[in-house]
Amino acid sequence: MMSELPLMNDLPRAELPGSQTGNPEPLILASGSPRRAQLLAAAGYEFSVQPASDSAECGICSRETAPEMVARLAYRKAADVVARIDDGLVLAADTVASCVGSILGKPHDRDHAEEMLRLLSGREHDVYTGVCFWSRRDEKFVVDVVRTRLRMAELSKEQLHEHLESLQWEGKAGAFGYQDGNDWLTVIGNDSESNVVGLPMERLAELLENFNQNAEKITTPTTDSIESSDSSCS
Ligand SMILES: Cc1cn([C@H]2C[C@H](O)[C@@H](COP(=O)(O)OP(=O)(O)OP(=O)(O)O)O2)c(=O)[nH]c1=O
Repeated sequence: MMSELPLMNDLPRAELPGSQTGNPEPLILASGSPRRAQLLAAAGYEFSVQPASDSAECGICSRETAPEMVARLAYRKAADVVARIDDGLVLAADTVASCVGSILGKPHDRDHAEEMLRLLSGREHDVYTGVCFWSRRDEKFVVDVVRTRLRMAELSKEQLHEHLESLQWEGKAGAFGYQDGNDWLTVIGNDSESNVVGLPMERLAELLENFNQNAEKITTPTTDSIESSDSSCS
């Protein structure tokens, strides 16, 4: 269970912008990911949940890198929810794994999960999470991307079979859940563990603390502001 993992302890929390004047915007998590809600709640944030529509998460662009992609999708998910609310600080995120040039999102089915795990097995790889905070009240947003480097031990036939049978790969980028406590998966160095699970909690606190200084004003209120320049994007 995720709540038993060390990554759920001592998660940093920052005050929301506007707290100093007693008038913070309500925090809205633009995500249907139970992991993201668990992380935010464990850190002590109060928030409501309004997942972005599926159409916000569209398109893999052939020349887009993993960090570019997660930044674009986090922005699109935030924009999708912002369009439906009158007030609120929206938080959206997108997570992918990246290994030897391949970007790994959520597997479509068991075969796809197996393909991803065979690629990752015995290799170091990166998990990128893009995050976007968007203030509806101020029409300002900030986007950032955090990378965590991991190593997956070489999986035996039995380990691969057991993991696929467990269905723990479902809905998880790269077909694994770091929070599921598999001893064949380790974070390298001091990189963020919560980032792997869907939210870089340390960076979120920094982004909130500096939101007023760093956030950019929305000039064109569309989902296109952080689109890739690649014309093959869908
Ligand atoms: C790598 C990894 C990913 N994940 C999850 C986090 C995300 O839920 C998911 C990546 O998919 P995302 O598209 O980032 O998120 P989502 O579709 O689950 O939710 P939403 O778009 O509504 O925010 O993979 C884990 O839970 N553990 C892991 O170790």
